[in-house]
Amino acid sequence: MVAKMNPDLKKERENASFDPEKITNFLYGGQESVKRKRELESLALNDPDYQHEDLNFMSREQQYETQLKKGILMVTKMKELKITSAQDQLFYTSAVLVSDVHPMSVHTRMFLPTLYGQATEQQKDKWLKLAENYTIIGTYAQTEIGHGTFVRGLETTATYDPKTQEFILNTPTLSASKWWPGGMGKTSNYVVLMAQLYIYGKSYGIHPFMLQIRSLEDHKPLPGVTVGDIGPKFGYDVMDNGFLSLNNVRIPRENMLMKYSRVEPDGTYVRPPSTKLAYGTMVQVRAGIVMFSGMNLAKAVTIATRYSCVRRQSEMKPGHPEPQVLDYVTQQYKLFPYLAAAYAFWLTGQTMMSVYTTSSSQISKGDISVLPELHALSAGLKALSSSMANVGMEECRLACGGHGYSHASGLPRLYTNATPASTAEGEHVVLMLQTARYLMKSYNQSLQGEKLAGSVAYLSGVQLVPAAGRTRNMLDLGALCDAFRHRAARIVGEAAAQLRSEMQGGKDQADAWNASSVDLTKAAMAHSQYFVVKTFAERLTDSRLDSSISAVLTRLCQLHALHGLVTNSGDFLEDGYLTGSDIRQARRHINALMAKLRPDAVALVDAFDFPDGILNSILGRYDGNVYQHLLEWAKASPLNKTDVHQSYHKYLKPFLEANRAKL
Ligand SMILES: CCCCCCCCCCCCCCCCCC(=O)SCCNC(=O)CCNC(=O)[C@H](O)C(C)(C)COP(=O)(O)OP(=O)(O)OC[C@H]1O[C@@H](n2cnc3c(N)ncnc32)[C@H](O)[C@@H]1OP(=O)(O)O
Ligand SMILES: Cc1cc2nc3c(=O)[nH]c(=O)nc-3n(C[C@H](O)[C@H](O)[C@H](O)COP(=O)(O)OP(=O)(O)OC[C@H]3O[C@@H](n4cnc5c(N)ncnc54)[C@H](O)[C@@H]3O)c2cc1C
Repeated sequence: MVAKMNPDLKKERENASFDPEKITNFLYGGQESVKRKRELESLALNDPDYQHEDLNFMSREQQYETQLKKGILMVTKMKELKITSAQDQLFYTSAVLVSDVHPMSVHTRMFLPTLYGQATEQQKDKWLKLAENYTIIGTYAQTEIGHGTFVRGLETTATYDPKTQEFILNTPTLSASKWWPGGMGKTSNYVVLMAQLYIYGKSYGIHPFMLQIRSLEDHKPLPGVTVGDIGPKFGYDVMDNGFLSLNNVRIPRENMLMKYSRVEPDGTYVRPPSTKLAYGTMVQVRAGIVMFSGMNLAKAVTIATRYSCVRRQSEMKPGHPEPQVLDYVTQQYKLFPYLAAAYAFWLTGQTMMSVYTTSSSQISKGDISVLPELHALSAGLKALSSSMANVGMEECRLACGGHGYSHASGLPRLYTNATPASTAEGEHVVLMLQTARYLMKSYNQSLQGEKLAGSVAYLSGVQLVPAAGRTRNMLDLGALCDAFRHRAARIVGEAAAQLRSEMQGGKDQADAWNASSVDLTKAAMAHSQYFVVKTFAERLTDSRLDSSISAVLTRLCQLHALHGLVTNSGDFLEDGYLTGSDIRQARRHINALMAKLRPDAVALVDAFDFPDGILNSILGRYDGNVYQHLLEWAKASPLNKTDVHQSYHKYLKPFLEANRAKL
């Protein structure tokens, strides 16, 4: 029997100004792609082999086991079903895994990409097939208990022994123990080990090495290897993040991944074109995190928006029926800016991935000139998108009131699994400072008359003329992009001036950098925000965009820009570029835009096209039948298996009886 749709949600859908399918096609790159996505999703969601008890009702060990089984089934079935393209795999795996990962995820996301990116053809012949086949399962072992951010400071050593043509691997101190790699605790039998290369006592910096850590016969740690799980975390329960220490473990010379740098049998070191090529896998994942953050935010906003149309609370007018909570303008102000941000990061994520693809093909042809721009852009956007998603997902949870706190909402699990994206693959501030470093360099080049290209082109010959008194239409996307560009250029210029003045005041470069670092991160943030606003606006100029959806997408883009402008209003006012009256106008526009977006809110989240199985949220159900399913879900809790829990007999009964006896 098909369940009836909640009448409020039904009405929302009937009243929308556009057909959400058109936006779905825009977001996923066309009708064919959407069709394929739905086929793959339904294949996964209807497969009885993937059904299991709710992970929220399981212990961590059970969760690990369940997701491992599921991950193994998933990779086996993808092979059988010939699901091979990256896009198809993403559609299928998203439906199998929902908002979780599986213990071999780092194998797919980092171990394999490191082999593709860092191994020679000969090494690929040796390992790729084994890794693609899951004959060997690997992870990316870089972070140590004492150092994660400071990659150059890692302590694990790979010392070349020319006599045997082997590397001797050691974690010489407690702080050198590898710590965090996903899937290392219990699952992997191989790692890519990032270690300091030593030849004849001389250090050559961080390099990747293939290391077998467990027996392929009985999975026991190999001699010299101590390995295990690091214990429960804030989330990511299904993942066995691990520790690893090494004591004089020998590997053959051929196990150093030598696409870019080499050690010859006699110990001669051949330098790479850039030492930063060894960081390539991190750059790839950072680029992917922009889209990942947009999607997670989209999921959270879908849940909170649908629920806000089903939920009725309080009286807006005395004696009137309780309104849908989404009719409260404060609720719209909680959700709509993140709805707009989800679209912004979704589209920017696509642009970031295409920049990544183009740049990496140039790099593989030997042109490394694109590396600095790629690194700076992916670092800043990764940091901005993940932090925005964190704040947005939490706001969505709060917007769902008490039910948002229940695992039934899907929001706690979504949040705790997605929030590492702010820390892992480079901590937020650290990455912003990397972008700032590129901005300072580019800005100084522009002062010397050099013409800049790419994301920093706007720093060339920028005219920081205060434009107060000018009448502006604060809804004009061109004017909004100009405002963000001006703000970014000004803050970059001021951070550069601050840095200079610290140095002129007697500080050396490092101290001056540290003293200016709050302004520098602000510059990187302003630069990244400008890039997102500009990208969103540019995507709307696509001539293939149907006019019925370009109106509503333009409203979202305006809201995204205006909300960023109002929440950072000081930045725009500080040099008089905008006036108090502009900001007041912006605030009024936000209210008007929210009122216009209100009837389209459900259609806008429907357009993300997350089936219920992927949202995994009772509050976000497509049919809106929330209360009935909340009750059913609660009844399934293991604590409700019996009316009287065994602990009553063990603890509560004697306690009550003892108290009664004292009366
Ligand atoms: C495909 C789809 C994917 C989908 C993705 C979905 C993902 C889901 C994610 C969910 C989250 C869960 C995570 C699970 C996996 C986590 C794995 C990890 O964390 S693994 C562990 C992750 N760990 C981390 O992320 C560690 C973070 N730390 C680091 O990356 C580095 O230590 C550093 C970058 C901070 C500094 O590096 P250092 O060597 O000290 O460099 P200096 O500062 O001295 O600067 C010198 C020069 O180098 C330049 N440059 C630097 N980097 C690059 C680059 N990559 N390139 C080019 N250039 C670069 C720099 O600009 C400067 O240039 P210049 O000014 O001289 O011209
Ligand atoms: C869920 C999860 C999965 C992970 N998976 C893996 C994996 O598979 N493989 C792997 O190798 N690693 C993995 N990591 C480790 C991760 O990459 C690191 O934790 C991350 O890079 C941050 O480094 P850190 O822990 O050393 O933080 P720290 O650098 O110690 O950060 C602590 C504080 O110091 C500040 N700080 C540090 N350096 C600077 C600086 N230069 N300037 C200003 N402030 C600074 C930071 O801003 C932060 O506030 C994972 C981590 C998590 C949480």
